[in-house]
Amino acid sequence: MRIRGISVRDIRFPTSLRLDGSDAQHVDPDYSCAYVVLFTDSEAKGFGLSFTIGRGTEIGKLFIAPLVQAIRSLAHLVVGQDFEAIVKDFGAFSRRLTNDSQLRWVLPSVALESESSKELGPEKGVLHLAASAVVNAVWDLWGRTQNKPIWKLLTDLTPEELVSCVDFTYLEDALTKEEALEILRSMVPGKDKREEEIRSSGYPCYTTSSGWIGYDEDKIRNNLLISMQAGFSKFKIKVGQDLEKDKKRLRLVRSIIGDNRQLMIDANQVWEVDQAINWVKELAEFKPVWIEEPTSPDDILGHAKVAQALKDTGIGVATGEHCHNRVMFKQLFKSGGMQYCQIDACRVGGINENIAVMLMAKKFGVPVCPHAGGIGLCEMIQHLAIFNFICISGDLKHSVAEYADHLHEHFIQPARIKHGCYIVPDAPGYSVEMIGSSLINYEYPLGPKWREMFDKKLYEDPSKQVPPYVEHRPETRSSHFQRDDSHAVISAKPQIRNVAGSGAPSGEPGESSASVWTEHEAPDGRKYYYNTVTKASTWDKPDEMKTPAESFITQCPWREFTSDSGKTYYHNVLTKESRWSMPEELRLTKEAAQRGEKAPVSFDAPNSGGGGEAGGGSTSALDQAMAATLAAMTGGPGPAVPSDAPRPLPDGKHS
Ligand SMILES: C[C@H](O)[C@@H](O)[C@@H](O)[C@H](O)C(=O)O
Repeated sequence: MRIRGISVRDIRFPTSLRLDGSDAQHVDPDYSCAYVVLFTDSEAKGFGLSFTIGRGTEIGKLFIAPLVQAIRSLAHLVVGQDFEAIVKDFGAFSRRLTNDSQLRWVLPSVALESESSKELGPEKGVLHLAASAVVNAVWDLWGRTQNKPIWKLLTDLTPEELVSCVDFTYLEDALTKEEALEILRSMVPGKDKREEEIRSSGYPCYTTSSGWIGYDEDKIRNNLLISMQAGFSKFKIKVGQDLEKDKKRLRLVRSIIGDNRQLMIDANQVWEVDQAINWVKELAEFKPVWIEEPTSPDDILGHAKVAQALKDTGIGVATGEHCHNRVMFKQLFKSGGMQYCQIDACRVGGINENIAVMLMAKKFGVPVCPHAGGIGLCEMIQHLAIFNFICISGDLKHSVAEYADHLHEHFIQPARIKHGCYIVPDAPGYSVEMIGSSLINYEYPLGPKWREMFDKKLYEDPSKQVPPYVEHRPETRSSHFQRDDSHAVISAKPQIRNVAGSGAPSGEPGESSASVWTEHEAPDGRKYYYNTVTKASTWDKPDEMKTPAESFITQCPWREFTSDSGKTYYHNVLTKESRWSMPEELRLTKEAAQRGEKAPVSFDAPNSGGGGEAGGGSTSALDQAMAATLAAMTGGPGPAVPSDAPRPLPDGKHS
């Protein structure tokens, strides 16, 4: 079986409207992800995602020129600002740039001085998030082909096989391959018993959803009562904005949950080191088990200092969701800066790197308590936690996984909770395949749900925003810039496609020289498109080349195809239905597009398979750039005629 392609989509949910997921640092997160589908030359597919919190997701998607995109993403913080005011308080200005409440989720590791995407790491930031989505999708594919959920796939691997998944580079001074093998071998006896135990008890978790920072006291009270009724006995509450308010919240929380239920607190990196120590000491009376992310996640010595200073209080330091890679984890373990190890499914390079971290945690005697406050994270980390218990730690007493109760309805196999425990998942794979209608509705920014929100002015439509940066044009072209005083920026005209098949910029005044796509004809007469930079070919017209009406029409799940006999037919990428006659939905959409109206329908599909279908013309230019990168990595020359999955004909045959 060969992997033939990869698609990636920018999927976002408007969680900031209700402040779900908010914390002292990330005050308005829109839970989002770069959603990856791997296509193979068989029916099998693999699904993966990397979690983000809104702005910057488009950066996570890019394997090409992320630096350019990253800088553009910062433009809104610069354009419109008064220069004198900037230089007067330069520190505050530079902090705004490095600390945008949403971008910071993905941006900090982009090396702004670097020209090369290879230098964006090493092993951190945007590229690491991107890598983890792909690596996890490969694991998902593996689980599916073996007909096993990932935890079971991992559990059934031998110690030798598991160790071969791990990159031990830079770990030798903390964990050698031999030590890892020893740990895994020592845990082989009893594996079956632990599997049985976890199947019957479930994996214990705490909930974070009761106390996001933006919730008021009534909401916290209600949430706690509901969660307790559902069987939760462990709760995490956000702190760090205001000491007196924190005390008030925690007093309220303790008055509801009592003295015996567990409480964790999370500051999401807002404090200085000494400030963290003093603040947490003030909160010690509420007996939190841990303080999570007290300071910069990169400050290993700072964590060690906080942990040391809090030792007498019995409050441990928890961290990991922003820990870039296994090397940083190693330092946290060795320095004593982490008493609870919060692995994250996406932050490090996927399952493989997380195995290394879990093995180190075992060696240093630190319980693994995976982070899951984000979309799809609960779905994934349940597998890691269960595997860790069965094969590595054998400990359920100190290890607890996070649960955040948002957006599970968008997954085909959502995480399930009973009496405060994850029910062991049984479906093959890594549980992150999303429902087709969710993908269509929430694809940013063209999904119908987003269009509705733009219309209601809940969010600004990015297509209506003039880009707040100056578009560079070749010097030979003089008249490409317009002054738009209302936005106080210089903007460029939209990009216009190249001359078909020429591969060269059109050079017409007003046209962009930036489009890299050219149009070609396959031997059977079908048109296809070639990316002159990435050397990838695709049947689907790239977004950049689409007319506004064509872009609009891709919002409809019905696509038009031609059968071998030359007859036109229609296929629904959500329901998989095919028809000879044009469906009413598509007819209306086409008519509305011609009239320049908004989509007449929102596309709801049955809660069934097909969620990851790239679907006819729904892939974007970025999807294709990703596919292209993969193609480029396998070294294929272009422009090759693209291959394509057969689409079912109405009579059941395949085209
Ligand atoms: C912005 C996010 O919701 C974070 O607040 C969340 O991941 C949090 O750190 C957590 O531990 O769940």
